[in-house]
Amino acid sequence: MVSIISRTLVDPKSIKLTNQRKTKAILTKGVEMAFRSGRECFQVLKGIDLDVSPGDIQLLMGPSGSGKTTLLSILAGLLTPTAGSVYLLGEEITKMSREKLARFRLENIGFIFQGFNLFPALTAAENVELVLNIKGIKGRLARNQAQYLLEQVGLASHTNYKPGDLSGGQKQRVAIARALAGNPQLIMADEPTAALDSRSGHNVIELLRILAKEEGSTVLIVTHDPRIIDVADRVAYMEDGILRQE
Ligand SMILES: Nc1ncnc2c1ncn2[C@@H]1O[C@H](COP(=O)(O)OP(=O)(O)OP(=O)(O)O)[C@@H](O)[C@H]1O
Repeated sequence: MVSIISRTLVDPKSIKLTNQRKTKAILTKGVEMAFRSGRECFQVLKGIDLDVSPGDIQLLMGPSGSGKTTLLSILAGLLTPTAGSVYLLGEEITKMSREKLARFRLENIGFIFQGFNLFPALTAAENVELVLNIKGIKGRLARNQAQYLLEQVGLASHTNYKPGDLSGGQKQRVAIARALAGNPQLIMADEPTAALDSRSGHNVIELLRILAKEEGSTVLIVTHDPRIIDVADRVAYMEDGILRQE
């Protein structure tokens, strides 16, 4: 009797959320972000609901200042939203401790940021190896994997170059090789083609497509680049902190 009553009391919304959590690579519910500046409070994200299926390429587009990078930073666990929940691969990152979140990010997310964030004193290969080392892959295995990843992005002949000796496009490709180190299930990229000439941009787009469609990674890209729309499964538009999913 008790079990029948408790079953009938289960909220259908919570059943739907549990099912979505299991099947979506990225899921957000009512995400809000407000920044305070002196006495003023800017509501940058106004209740974002987004869901991305595994293996999909999801674009996030919209005008400058609309909140795309802020949302990406929240999805990547780098910013904590002022309200709402974020689930990645079925786990609620907005409830994780700092340590657990750091480990989760390391194991599951590859980031491609604007500005590359490469270590200037290390070669291209060492930049990639460093990430592999942090993920527990060391020695010859790390060296071989770094070499392989740099070959994949077309930089086989530049593995010993330092970032200062590489072009913008080549640096971006090192950043991508590094983001792919250790085969993360989620790849999050902020304007991955912005600094690239048309050919390098095309190569980067093709690489992201292969990762999603052949390796099964889920790829979330913030972009203004209309060429990426051709490879996207879904496009979401942000305007004034409100998201519209096509
Ligand atoms: N740390 C912060 N403190 C205060 N305001 C912020 C902060 N970060 C972002 N903002 C504000 O939030 C708004 C959205 O910024 P965001 O960088 O997310 O936009 P965006 O859509 O990515 O823009 P762009 O396409 O130019 O990169 C902007 O008005 C920005 O000034």
